[in-house]
Amino acid sequence: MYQPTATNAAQDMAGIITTSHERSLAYGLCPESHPDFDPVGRGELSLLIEQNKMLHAHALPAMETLYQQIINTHNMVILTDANGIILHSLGDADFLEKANRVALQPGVAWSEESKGTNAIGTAIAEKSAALVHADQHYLQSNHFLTCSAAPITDHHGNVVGVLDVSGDQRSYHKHTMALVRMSALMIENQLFAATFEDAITLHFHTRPEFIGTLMEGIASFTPGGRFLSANRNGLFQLGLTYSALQTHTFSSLFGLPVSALFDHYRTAAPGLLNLCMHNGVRVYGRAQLRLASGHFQVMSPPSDSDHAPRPTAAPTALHAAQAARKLSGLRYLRTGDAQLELVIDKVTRVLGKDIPIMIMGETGTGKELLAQAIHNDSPRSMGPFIPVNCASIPETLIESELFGYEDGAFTGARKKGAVGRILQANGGTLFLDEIGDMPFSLQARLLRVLQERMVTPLGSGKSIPVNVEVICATNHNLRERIARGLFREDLYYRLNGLVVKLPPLRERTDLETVVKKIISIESNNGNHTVSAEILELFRRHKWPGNFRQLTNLLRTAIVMAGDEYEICLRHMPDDFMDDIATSSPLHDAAHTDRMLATGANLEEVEHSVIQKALEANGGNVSATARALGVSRNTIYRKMPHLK
Ligand SMILES: Nc1ncnc2c1ncn2[C@@H]1O[C@H](COP(=O)(O)OP(=O)(O)OP(=O)(O)O)[C@@H](O)[C@H]1O
Repeated sequence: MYQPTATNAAQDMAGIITTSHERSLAYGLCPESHPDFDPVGRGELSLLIEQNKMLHAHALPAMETLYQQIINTHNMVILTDANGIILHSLGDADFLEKANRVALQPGVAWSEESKGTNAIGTAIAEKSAALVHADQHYLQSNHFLTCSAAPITDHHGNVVGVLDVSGDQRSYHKHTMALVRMSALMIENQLFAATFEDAITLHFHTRPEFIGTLMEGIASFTPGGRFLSANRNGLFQLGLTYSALQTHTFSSLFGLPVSALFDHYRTAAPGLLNLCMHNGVRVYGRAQLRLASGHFQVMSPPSDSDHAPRPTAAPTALHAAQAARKLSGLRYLRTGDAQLELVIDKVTRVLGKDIPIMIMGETGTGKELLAQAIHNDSPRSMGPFIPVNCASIPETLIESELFGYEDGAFTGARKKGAVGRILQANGGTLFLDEIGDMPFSLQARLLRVLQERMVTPLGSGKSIPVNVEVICATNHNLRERIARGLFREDLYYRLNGLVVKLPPLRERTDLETVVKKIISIESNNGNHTVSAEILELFRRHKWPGNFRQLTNLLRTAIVMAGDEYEICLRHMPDDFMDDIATSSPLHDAAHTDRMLATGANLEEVEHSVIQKALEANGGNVSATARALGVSRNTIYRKMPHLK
């Protein structure tokens, strides 16, 4: 990129001034004239401020900071709208009086059309920073001024306002222009960060230490990965224009599917991302998954989030490191299913009330996701969320894993000992998944921790106070396990303050919305849809793996569909089609037996089964053939009336 040197910049500015003077002449202005200095009326000014609310809100703190840098230098800091009308000004009292004489006051227009060459108007006309000093001003009445202005652009690159420092020309300081540029960039970045709700924002730079500074590139994407916008430095680093970027996705620019981001932030301590841009340049990145509530969430962005990201009213930029804690809030689990709504209503009532929650549900119904959402919405959300899967940790290790151990507590223990999961969850939430698989011998110990709120690591005589909220989950019938002597009744009653049951996917009435959500997460361009035929198959499927199965299936189907937007039967993996076929009416042995018992012959049984399958598939022969695992020809042969 062209990097201006001091000499180049001065030459460029001289050229800009000459062109601006020509424009001023063309506007019919006369250097000796005193054009209209009257501000717009109060009502109109209030309206302008209201219309530029976001700009105003984000600019004021930056203006204050800038003013602190130039205080007592006979200067003032000015913010204008896109037409050069002053919205707000801050200044030294002695200069203000003088400035008011040339109408550097709110409500006055400083466009080139009204004031000729001046830093504000010229910055707007040139869409670049402008320094206009003394007699470079077109109007003689402004020759006592020195003004440095930088345009503020929005996420489309349109000028939405100007930041300016104007003062007595004798107070000129060569660093003022740089300060104004930096402040304008700061305002732009804040506006940018606040522009999109329900979006992924990537902060990136070739050098890790530049992330979080004014130099970072920022790019926003829909949750499905479609490019939304980039800030000035983002465009520069990507080396592409806004219009060229419109066809891009997160994966075409950074070489990774969006799902990889989600995976990254699911890890316990996600570091900076290491990404390779489309032009081969490696950059470091930090992603924010920013949603309407200001919370991060991963699994279920609103279904229409790919279409119209809404401007936000109250910006909250959360650091990406919090993403791991803020995986999802309860409101994002609401997708319209009545059973689930009830569950969410119940858990919402006990949030922060220190009531242990037990989540029941088949595998993959989202028990962990619900636990995470409860944590995220609870007053402990800034504390850790520590999941422990009691079924996946070998019985011999679960004790040390949970309670931790002291230096050299047992053979193979790490030298410095280890903090157990319970202590790691201190101040936050401990999620005990598959609690039914907790070894019986440890159940009493866990109960003691929950009652006494103290942990004693293995090999240590010292008890450490601990403050954790416990959520547990199980897909076992715990009462039955109690009856079989596998689960302690006292622990059961200690854990089941509120018991909720997540419905399996086959019982959910919001399958279509759920499918759309998963697609918006899994598909890079977010444009895939499923055919009505597939949706019908999904509705009839038993989903033994629930969300886990559906997510994997859609992930594969999206890849198979490639550039085709509609996912249909030919994109479905074979094993899924096999499952469908084996659960089809042809395999409904009871139905077949019933018919045979009534004396029906094989041909009649076949006919009846095909008829049932046709009905279930809305009369679609191809779907029926697939469902029954036979060819279309077979169907036509056996049902000649369909030909
Ligand atoms: N509402 C949902 N929307 C989209 N994906 C979901 C939803 N609920 C769960 N999932 C996804 O399904 C998978 C399984 O979810 P989760 O681990 O929360 O289920 P679980 O009931 O705890 O499973 P298990 O009993 O096997 O531990 C995860 O990848 C999760 O992100």
